[in-house]
Amino acid sequence: MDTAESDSSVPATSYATSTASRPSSASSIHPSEMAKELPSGAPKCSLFEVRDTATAGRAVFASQDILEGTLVWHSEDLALSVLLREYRREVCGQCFRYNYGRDMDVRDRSAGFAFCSTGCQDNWRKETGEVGVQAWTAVERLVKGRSKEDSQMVDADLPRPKTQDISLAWENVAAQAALIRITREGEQAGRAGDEDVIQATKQHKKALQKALQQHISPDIMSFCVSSIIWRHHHSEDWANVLALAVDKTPYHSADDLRAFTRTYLHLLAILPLPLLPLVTAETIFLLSSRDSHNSFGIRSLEDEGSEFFGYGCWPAASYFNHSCGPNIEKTRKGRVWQFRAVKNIEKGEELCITYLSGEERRLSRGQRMLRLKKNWGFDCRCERCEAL
Ligand SMILES: C[S@@+](CC[C@H](N)C(=O)[O-])C[C@H]1O[C@@H](n2cnc3c(N)ncnc32)[C@H](O)[C@@H]1O
Repeated sequence: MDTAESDSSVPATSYATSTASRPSSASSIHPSEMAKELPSGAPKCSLFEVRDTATAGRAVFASQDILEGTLVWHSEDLALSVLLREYRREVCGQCFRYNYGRDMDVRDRSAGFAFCSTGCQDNWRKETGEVGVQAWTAVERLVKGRSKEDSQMVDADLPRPKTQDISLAWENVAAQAALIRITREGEQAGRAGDEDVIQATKQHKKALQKALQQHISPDIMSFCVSSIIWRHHHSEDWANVLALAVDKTPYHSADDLRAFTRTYLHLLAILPLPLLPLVTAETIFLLSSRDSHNSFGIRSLEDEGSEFFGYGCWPAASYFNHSCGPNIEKTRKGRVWQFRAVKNIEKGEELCITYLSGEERRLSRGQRMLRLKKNWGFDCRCERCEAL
């Protein structure tokens, strides 16, 4: 996902070191590395292995010679996805097919998604589950009529909040969050006739009403809702997200951070009760910190991907590092990413994709470096950049 420059007091990305080390071509290995377990959710295949590098975290290396054209990996493990609101009517909510500016045939107005076919709609409902559909319906109800509120993109050149700014912002909403949670739990207890639960007072209800009157950020809400629903259905895979490279300062600006803390309160106020235990400041922060350096853009498949519909995180796909002269091409087929060798690769070589979109690939080295630093937070150490 796009990010701006990071807090200079902390490294842009931090990693849990992971696997056995070995000499490599693109990123050299620290000699003291010991064999370690593969991170949860990392890709496993006889063609390659994931291991640590000295300068670029974990990476994928060929464990045998690979011929040009070989399909080396495909990732179906979509953990969260955001379809930007402005594209919701013309991009299928399930397979991300684009209808070139025209509305999709199948609309689910109450949940706020459109689909290219009833088959895609059925699959979406099945994967989203009843509680998920209720969650999207609650969001749609809140957002309808207010959807222009955050349509402007954030200026990525604003200063990024530092770690202490982030902690303070979340602490500042903790008291209101607690009041809202009590109000919501009171609803549930009232229905069940449970007298042990704290009764919601006027003060509690006022905190909830106040949250609902705040400015809303529909795309940030989609990010949080999509990942909370996914975590609800796939609790066993949460470790796969936690194992990804971490950005400790994932917010683009103070406004962006505020939008997240406000969204937290909105979601506490409106999401179905079974999801509330997952609506925590910690979960939302952890998601942002993993999304930032790992999500891929969901773009149009034509025009070199010039239309940016949104983004998503496929944890296993996030172990491939970037190169400005990649030997692997990643292609999106619906909700799945395919990784194919675009040249013959020798055993021991690093398998790299490009994180740059079509036109960005033709930029000069300096411009590419700047783009990668701004959007992904790293100084590119690929062979092509290091050779100059
Ligand atoms: C999607 S992750 C790739 C896997 C990551 N290395 C890991 O250990 O999880 C992206 C992060 O990997 C690192 N990275 C990827 N390509 C790089 C490159 N060419 N030069 C330096 N760092 C790179 C950066 O820290 C970046 O934010």
